[in-house]
Parts: sequence; C-alpha cells; structure tokens
Amino acid sequence: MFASSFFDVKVPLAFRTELQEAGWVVGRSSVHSSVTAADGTIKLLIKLEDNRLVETVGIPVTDDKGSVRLTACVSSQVGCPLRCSFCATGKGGFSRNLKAHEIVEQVLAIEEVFNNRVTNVVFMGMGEPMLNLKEVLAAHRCLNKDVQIGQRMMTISTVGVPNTIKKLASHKLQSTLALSLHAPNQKLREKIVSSAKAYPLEAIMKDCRDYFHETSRRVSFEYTLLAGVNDDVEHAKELAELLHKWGPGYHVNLIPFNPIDGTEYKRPYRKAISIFQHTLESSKITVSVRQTRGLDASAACGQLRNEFQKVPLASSFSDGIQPEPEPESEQEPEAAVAC
Ligand SMILES: C[S@@+](CC[C@H](N)C(=O)[O-])C[C@H]1O[C@@H](n2cnc3c(N)ncnc32)[C@H](O)[C@@H]1O
Ligand code: SF4
Repeated sequence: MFASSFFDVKVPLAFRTELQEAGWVVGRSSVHSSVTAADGTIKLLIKLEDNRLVETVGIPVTDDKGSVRLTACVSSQVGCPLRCSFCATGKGGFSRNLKAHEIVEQVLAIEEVFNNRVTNVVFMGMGEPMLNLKEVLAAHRCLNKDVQIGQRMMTISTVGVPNTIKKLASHKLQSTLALSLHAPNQKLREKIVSSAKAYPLEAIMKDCRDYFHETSRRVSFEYTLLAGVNDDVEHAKELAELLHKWGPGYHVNLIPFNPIDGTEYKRPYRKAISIFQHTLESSKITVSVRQTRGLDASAACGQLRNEFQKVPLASSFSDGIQPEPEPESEQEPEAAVAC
C-alpha cells in the first residue's frame, strides 16, 4: 500500500539520526492488511521488521462544520502480558515491546492510508503503554515535536502499573491520562482485571488525583461494560461515590463490551448502557459512551491479529464471574465498536 521507507520520507532527519545513532533500524514496518468499515473507520495490521503483527485503527469523525478529525489508535506492545479477562490482546499473549519509531510509524501509516493529517492519537491499541513507558514517551515526543500533533490531542491509556502514573506525571505532559477501571471496588476489579491485586484501587485513585494536581489535565476513567457483571445501577452509584471521594477533574468513558472469542462475557443491552450513563450523570459525573463504529468483523482490540496469527487463546472467564441471563428486551445489543 505504501513504501516500507515511508518513515524516512515523513520523519525529520534529526529524529531519524537520533534513532539510528541509538542503534535502531528504522523504516521497516509495512501494511500487511486492512479492514474498512462503511463509516470510514480503517483497521490496519502492521507488519513489523521481525514479521510480527500489530493493529492500528484510524477513526475519521466529521463535525457539524464539516471539518474532519482523524484519530489514530496505536499499539505500544506486540500483545500484552496483563491478560485482562475480556481483552483479545491479552488472550493472544505477549511477544515484545514496540520501539518508539514503530509507534510513530503507525500514525504515519494512518496518514498515508487516509491521505490526511492525524489530529489525535490515543495509546489504546494493543499493549500496556506503562510497561513500555520509555519508548511511549519517546514516541510521544516525536509525534508532538516532529509530526506536529498537539500534546492535548494525545491520550495515554493504562490499566494501572504501580509507580508509573507518578513517573508520567513528573514529565508534566499536557496529555490526557485514561485509567481503565472497569469496576467501582477492589473485589470486583480483581475478578475482571488480573493485574488488579498488585495495584489496589485506593492507590490508583490517589495517583490519579496527584496526576490531575501536577498536570491540571483531567483523568478519564475507561469502564468496559460487561452485561450482568459490572453494569448494574448499584455499580454506577458506587462508581459515582468513588469518583466524588477522589475528584474533581474526572470523566467517565463507558465502553460497551466488544464480543471476542474465548469468553462468555456479553455486551449489555442499550437500555442497560443508557441507565448506567444516566445514573452517573444524575450524580454530576461527566460521561461519554464510546460510539459504535462500523467495524463489526474483528473489531475488538487484538482480535484481527489473533485471527491472522491463529493465536491460541488463553482460557475464558476469570474466577467466579458469570453473566446474568439476558434481559428480556426488544432492543438488540449495539453492534461492535472499533479500537
Ligand atoms: C486495549 S486497551 C490498551 C491500553 C491499556 N492496556 C488499557 O488497558 O487501558 C484500551 C481499552 O480497550 C478496552 N478493551 C479491551 N478489550 C475490549 C473489549 N473486548 N471490549 C471493549 N473494550 C475493550 C480496555 O478496557 C481499555 O480501556
Ligand atoms: S485491556 Fe489493556 S492491559 Fe488489559 S490485556 Fe488488553 S491491552 Fe493489556
């Protein structure tokens, strides 16, 4: 689709020289394949120099005035070692960290494919950015200084790795921190997120509060809604209480579960999503619901790569969590989302 040397063409010489002096071979990634949705969202499988594959998603959104925002959702690792119970990337296992230039290349690939400038970058693709913080920070610097993407237009998403939020805060970036919470209490979080035991909720909330105080950038909490597991009104009320205890400066982004192979989790019905949202809003919490995008095939993060690499999946449910029977409703669950 584009030449393997696109990195050489787009990235300023100074940064390339810096990388090459550090011993990195750059400009080797290429597009292996892509899936295009009716709404214009494109998911790319990027082939790295060692033939490993990572996913990158380009999401174009046109606002009321007709201007297009193009968001690149980039991967920071090949796979992920943290194995959250609902995530296809985690189920596919972990191979290695990405180098900074491999992250930057994903953004350039999206620009190439869309023939347009990327305006926003979210580190929400495959992998845990905080386990690869040095390279993520180097990529962030290059994207900001050389590819000219504003720091405020970038978001770093983490499920929480001890001591890394403080480290990120010390860099005083003007970027948003997104914390993947998924539960309003420690007990439930441990069932959904296998790494939760190592970083108790209280400590996470304290570090997020400090991040807000040090950077003045709001923290966004990602909450993947799993039917019958964490989507009850009581969970929403408990979440609102938790955020008020540690706020202000918080926002909640609800992500309806995107079905993947190898789990029994289900996507909540629209009505349940809307009740959860309104419960938070009536407690004065600002909320967004991740929009449905058109990539219904292999849309969940990591799923397309797993299909191509025929990755054997780790076992399904985390201990003790069982979905409730589907509610009787005439409404269908929403279609799958991208990224
Ligand atoms: C793929 S992770 C990458 C960034 C980081 N590792 C994290 O967990 O925040 C980005 C977001 O995707 C969400 N996610 C992963 N698999 C999902 C699925 N099957 N359905 C909905 N959201 C999912 C995660 O909860 C997380 O908030
Ligand atoms: S949700 Fe994030 S941390 Fe969890 S397995 Fe997936 S990529 Fe890793």
